[in-house]
Amino acid sequence: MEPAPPRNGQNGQAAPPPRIAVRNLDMAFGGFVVQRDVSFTVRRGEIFVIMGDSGCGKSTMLKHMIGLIRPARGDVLYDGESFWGGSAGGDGTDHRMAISRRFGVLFQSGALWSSMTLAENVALPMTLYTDLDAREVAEMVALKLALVGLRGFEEYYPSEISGGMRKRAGLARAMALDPDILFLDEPSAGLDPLSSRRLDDLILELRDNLGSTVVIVTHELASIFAIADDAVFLDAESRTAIAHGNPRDLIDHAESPKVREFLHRGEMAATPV
Ligand SMILES: Nc1ncnc2c1ncn2[C@@H]1O[C@H](COP(=O)(O)OP(=O)(O)OP(=O)(O)O)[C@@H](O)[C@H]1O
Repeated sequence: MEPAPPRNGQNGQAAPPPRIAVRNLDMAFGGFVVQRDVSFTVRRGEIFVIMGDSGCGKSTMLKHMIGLIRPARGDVLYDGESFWGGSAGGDGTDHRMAISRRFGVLFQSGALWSSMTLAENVALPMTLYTDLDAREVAEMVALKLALVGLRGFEEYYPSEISGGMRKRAGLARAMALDPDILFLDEPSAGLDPLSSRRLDDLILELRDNLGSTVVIVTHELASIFAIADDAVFLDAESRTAIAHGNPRDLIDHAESPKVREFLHRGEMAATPV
């Protein structure tokens, strides 16, 4: 007999596929294997953190998820649809382009174009990828900058604002095309604790107000506990994922002592010797 499809238990309908499913992913640069056989899922509307020690492959994972690096093995599925394997003809570039149109990305450097004002930076993806006219673009830009608390800074250049403001402007640009998945690589790197907390609050607000799904690479404990609904821990030593769950549960209940230590390290740093 065929197994019954999964049910959500509420109205008897089959549960929808996860927003993102990473399946048996091997990541390698030539013969150098960064991670192998990594699988995890991200539900719609959640904030999902990719965590782990420096060099374990967090940024590389993000690049596989957004289409910049092809997996050595495995796949990433969006709403059940294969990203790397599921193209009808061609090399799949068009298929991946179509899926990735729904992504907004803030890279680690957060690089804004230094010769452009904040408004021009946020406008760029709109002029490249939409049919909006100049007035509509200006309206949308003002809206996006207001959303990240930068109303009135349209004509400023990146060099004229603080690091925290630059990150927020980068976030506004990542949201220019109303993505439904935001990928953020170390968004609070280089920020002081207060700016970092403001950025966390902003990410929570955007998720709550816009319903975006957010995937974040970070090793900042404060951020992890403040915003993560779910997380995966990539281990540099065994080169695979060794924990998957809410960091608030993992801190005391992760099977691996390494994961528990990683999540407890803030307390250890605060303990007098
Ligand atoms: N383009 C590349 N070519 C070869 N090796 C690479 C490349 N990019 C990254 N690596 C290697 O892959 C491993 C994972 O790098 P990655 O930047 O993904 O780690 P990370 O967990 O994001 O680190 P960090 O927290 O320090 O930013 C590292 O050993 C790195 O040197």
